[in-house]
Order: sequence, then C-alpha cells, then structure tokens
Amino acid sequence: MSENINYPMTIAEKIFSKASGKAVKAGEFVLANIDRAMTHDITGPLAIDGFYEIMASKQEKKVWDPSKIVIIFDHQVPADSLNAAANHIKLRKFSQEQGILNYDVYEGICHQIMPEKGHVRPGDLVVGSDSHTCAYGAIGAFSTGIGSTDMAAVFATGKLWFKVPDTIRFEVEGKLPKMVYSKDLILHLIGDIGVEGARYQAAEYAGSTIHSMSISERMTISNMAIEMGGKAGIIEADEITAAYLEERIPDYKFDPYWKPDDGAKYSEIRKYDISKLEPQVACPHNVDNVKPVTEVEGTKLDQIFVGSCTNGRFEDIEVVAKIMGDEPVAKGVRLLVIPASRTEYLKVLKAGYVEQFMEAGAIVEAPCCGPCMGGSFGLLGDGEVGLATSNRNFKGREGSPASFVYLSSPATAAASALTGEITDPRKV
Ligand SMILES: CC(C)[C@H](C(=O)O)[C@@H](O)C(=O)O
Ligand code: SF4
Repeated sequence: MSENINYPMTIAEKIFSKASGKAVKAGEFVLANIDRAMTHDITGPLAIDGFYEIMASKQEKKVWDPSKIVIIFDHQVPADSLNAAANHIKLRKFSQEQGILNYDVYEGICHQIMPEKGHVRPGDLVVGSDSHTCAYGAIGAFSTGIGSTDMAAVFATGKLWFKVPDTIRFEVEGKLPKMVYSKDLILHLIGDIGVEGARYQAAEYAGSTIHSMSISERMTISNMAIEMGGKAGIIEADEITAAYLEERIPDYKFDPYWKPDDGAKYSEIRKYDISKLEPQVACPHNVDNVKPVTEVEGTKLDQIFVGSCTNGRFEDIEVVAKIMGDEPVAKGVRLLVIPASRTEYLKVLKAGYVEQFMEAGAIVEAPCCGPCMGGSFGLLGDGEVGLATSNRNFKGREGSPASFVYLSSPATAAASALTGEITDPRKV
C-alpha cells in the first residue's frame, strides 16, 4: 500500500489505515474491513446463531465472503459430549451451506492452523472468536480476539468497528542464555508489565533478539500479548517471515511497507537486555505471578502438559525430547505431550519422538487444545499441581478450582518431567 500519509505511523496505525481506507491515528474510531475471520467449535455455534438472527429479514442468507472465513475444530475434539457433537454438526452444516473452508477434528489448534496453512499475511486485519488470536502478530498482522456476536456481524458484513489502539514498543536485545527460550522472555515481559499493563494497546515486539527468532518462537511471544491485556502483539515481518510465507502462499511477495515508520508515536518504549535472563515460571493463580525457576525449584508435580497454541510445535517438543534423552518420566508424575497440529505431529513422529516418549512413560495425544482450558481431558483434580507450557494458569484453568497450575518453557517442563518436581533445565 502506498498512501500519501504525512505523519509517521506504528504498524497498527498502518493496518487500520488500510482497513478503513483513510489515514488514521491511535485513538480514532474506525469501521474496518476484515481480511480474515476465524472461528472454532466453542464460539462458532453462537456466531452462527447471531448471523442468522441478523439475516432474519433477508431472502439470501449468505456470509459476506466465504473465502475469508475459516472454521476450526480444536477445543472439544473428538466430541467429548453430545453437546460438543451437536456443535460440530452445526459447524459442518454451516461450512457446507456457505462454502466455508473448515479444518475438522484433529487437524490442529486454530492458532497453529491459521499461519501454518497460509491464512495470514503481514498487513492483514484478522479477527478470531478466541482471545489468543493475537498469535498471528508473529506474521506481522494485526489480529485480535472478538466475541461471538461481533463475529456474527463480521460474517454478515465483513466489517467491524475498532478504536485504533495505542502501541507499546518492547525493544529486546541480547542473546538468550542456554536453556532460556522465547517463553521465558514473554513470561518475563508479562511479569514486568502485569496482566493489565498493555490493556487495549497493541504491543510491538522489536529488537535483535526478536528478529533472530524463528516464526515458531515468535508465535509464543505474540500469542501471550493478551496475557498483558494487549489487543495485538505484532512483530514486523522480515526475511524469516518471508521465507515462512513463501513456503505456504504461492503468490506471496514481501512488502516492505508493513513496518513502523521512524518517529512513530508510542505510548511507551520499554527496553530489555535479556542476556542474563533465567528460566521463568508463572506461578498460581496469575500469569503475571512470574518468578525465576530457582525460586520455585522442588515444587512437587502431578502432571506436566507440553502443548497448546503457545508451545506445542515441533521445535518445542524437540527441546523436550532432547533434554529427556532416553530417561524415563519420573515416578508419580504424568507427562502429556500434544502436538499443535497434524503437520507438527507428523514431524514429531518422523523424528522418532513419539516412540521415545511412549517408552519413557509419557503419552502423546492427537492435536487439540487438550487440558489447556480444562476442556476435554487431562484435567487436574483437587489439590493436584500441574506444570504446563500453555498460556494461562487462572484458578480452575486446567480442571479443579482447588488445583494449581505453573507455566514454563518446554525445557523447564522436560527437566521437571525427569524429576517429578519443578527443575531448573540448566541443571540437567
Ligand atoms: C474457548 C475460547 C473462547 C477461549 C479463548 O477465547 O481464549 C480458549 O481458547 C482459551 O484459551 O481460554
Ligand atoms: S490451546 Fe489453549 S489457549 Fe490455545 S486456543 Fe486452545 S484452549 Fe485457547
């Protein structure tokens, strides 16, 4: 896009300017055209009801553009109740009637599938009826979570109103120390700024540390923008993004426009040197209750869950496999590994890790959200303590309100699987 704009813009301002067809600044209200809309098996059924309600007086009840909507089955798969089965039937029927692409049971978690299958490009405005839709900021898009009723309006019109958010810029420099990963970095940022620190703002993650990361590592960071209250978590597209997209989108051409202008106005610029960062753990019951692993070492665990849209990719699972080697899972602790998509699962399988995990006493499940939000299986009971590579640890998040969830990187999860208690991965 090459509009004549005479003031410097953040990435969010550029994307909302394109989406609303006029140059806009943070704080303005816009009616924006949506490039992509994603919904899933939990929030989709309500969006469909809302859509038909909006269309009640119309003869032709068609969505605005079926090629821009994606429906994904991931939270309750395969159906774990009659209610879930009914929701699945409703989504399949709607996809078929409207000509919408759907990824059925076990294709993968929505936030993995959207970038993986090439549904997101830098500069896109993407909405999803799920709070971690901010994950596609890793591709340089402005993507954000919306409710089912907003999604119904998007289905009907392809438009949604927004207040163009202010942007907080996080500039991160330094090489991550050994056994310290992008998950440790984002937990550190959230611990520092707090769960409301970026409320209704876009986060721009920048600096040499971020730009040396793979898309998988970036996805972990963008995914958790919502855990600091952020509306989006954007990383300027670079040659690593371009290589990722060229593999997935046949006509993809890198557009250097989708970066912040020099002199763009930020509500705040926060600078970090992470060359001495320790592995981080978010402790019960808040994502910003973050401590260095050394402060919680020795906490006894009942279950360890490696997976979710935050850290369920091949790279994450490979870290676990390599740290564990041919050692068994410690007695008394259950290790659940859930790759984030069918593609990621196949990579794990072909690398021989499924066999390795099964021999170690772990279980490898088919792709889905798993116990991440206390959904279909793997729940924690009263008094149980879990460690997860996912993104939330609110009371009851993984099952009983009387259970405890710690969050960490896959490396810390692997080290802890070997001992049955929270363990510093630098010590194994
Ligand atoms: C089920 C869905 C509405 C929910 C979300 O929006 O985030 C879930 O994915 C989660 O992670 O809690
Ligand atoms: S893996 Fe967890 S955080 Fe991600 S979409 Fe599923 S339930 Fe939400």
